[in-house]
Amino acid sequence: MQPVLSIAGLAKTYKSGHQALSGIDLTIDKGEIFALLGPNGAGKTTLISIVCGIVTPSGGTVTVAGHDHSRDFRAARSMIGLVPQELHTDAFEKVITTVSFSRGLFGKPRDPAYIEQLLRDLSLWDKRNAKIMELSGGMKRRVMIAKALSHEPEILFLDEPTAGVDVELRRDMWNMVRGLRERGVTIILTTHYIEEAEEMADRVGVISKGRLIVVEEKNALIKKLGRKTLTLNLAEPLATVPDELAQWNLALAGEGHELVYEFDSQAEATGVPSLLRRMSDLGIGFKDLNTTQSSLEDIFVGLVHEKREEERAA
Ligand SMILES: Nc1ncnc2c1ncn2[C@@H]1O[C@H](COP(=O)(O)OP(=O)(O)OP(=O)(O)O)[C@@H](O)[C@H]1O
Repeated sequence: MQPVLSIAGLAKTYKSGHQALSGIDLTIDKGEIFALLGPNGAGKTTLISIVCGIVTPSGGTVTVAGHDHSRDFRAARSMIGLVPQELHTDAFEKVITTVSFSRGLFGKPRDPAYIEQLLRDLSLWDKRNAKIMELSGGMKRRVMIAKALSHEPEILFLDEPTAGVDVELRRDMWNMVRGLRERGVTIILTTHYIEEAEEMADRVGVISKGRLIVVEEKNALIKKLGRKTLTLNLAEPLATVPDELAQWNLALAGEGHELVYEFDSQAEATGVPSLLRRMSDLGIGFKDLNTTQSSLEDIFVGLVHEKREEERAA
């Protein structure tokens, strides 16, 4: 598949001397939803800002739908819509005017039918003649999205799209993102809400201290790095884990009522059947059992922590 965005060797050192990005290589395919995860200050906004032409890179290349970003910036930029973290719109302007104006900025001919559909899709049509300052925070955010989509971009960047929005608007945003993808728009979002990446993304990139430490299909990442936890609710509580079960590295929880076993679900031998057999031999019965798979959040926290430990050791 033809990549819609290719980033190679991208680096950014700010004037302050702070190296915000280094050696970023990333290829995004048309129509995918890509989530960029990273702790505060990891470099997510810097990366987006470079691709959108707001920040100048110190090195590397960016190609948008075949257009070299530095040689053919106008063409590259017209393929991109950006919904920034902060809301800044002209308070006195009417919704429909500001959205139509944004389209004009990219040199696109007027298209009232498209603008109407866009405002309808974002539940803004009834408010088209309201001034921005008369809107609620959630509506203002929808206006930012409408502006970003006004010139029919191929790639939409959403920088923390659901920070501080209510549950309903978050659901609406997710539905809107899925709808856009169905129309072939590529979506790149940054988020602190791991559940958002878990629910929405096809692929996930984890950025830590300016480096992309993982880029992986979301499901593969969960499968590859995910661990499972087996919890056995014991028939009789135990005071300690019996020595005979030492090889499974078990933990006791729930005041001795639960025996907890963490295992690698991808391993050839998970150790679960042998554990259950051994318990049966020892006469340790259980009433119930359940397994849970580690979430993207556990994986993310683990990855960032590992990276920090590595750096400390180096
Ligand atoms: N204009 C600037 N001048 C100097 N340093 C900057 C500038 N903008 C950002 N930085 C620094 O670059 C690093 C990356 O910042 P960036 O905003 O890209 O992070 P982020 O991953 O988007 O963080 P957050 O999740 O908090 O939004 C931070 O250490 C930040 O202080």
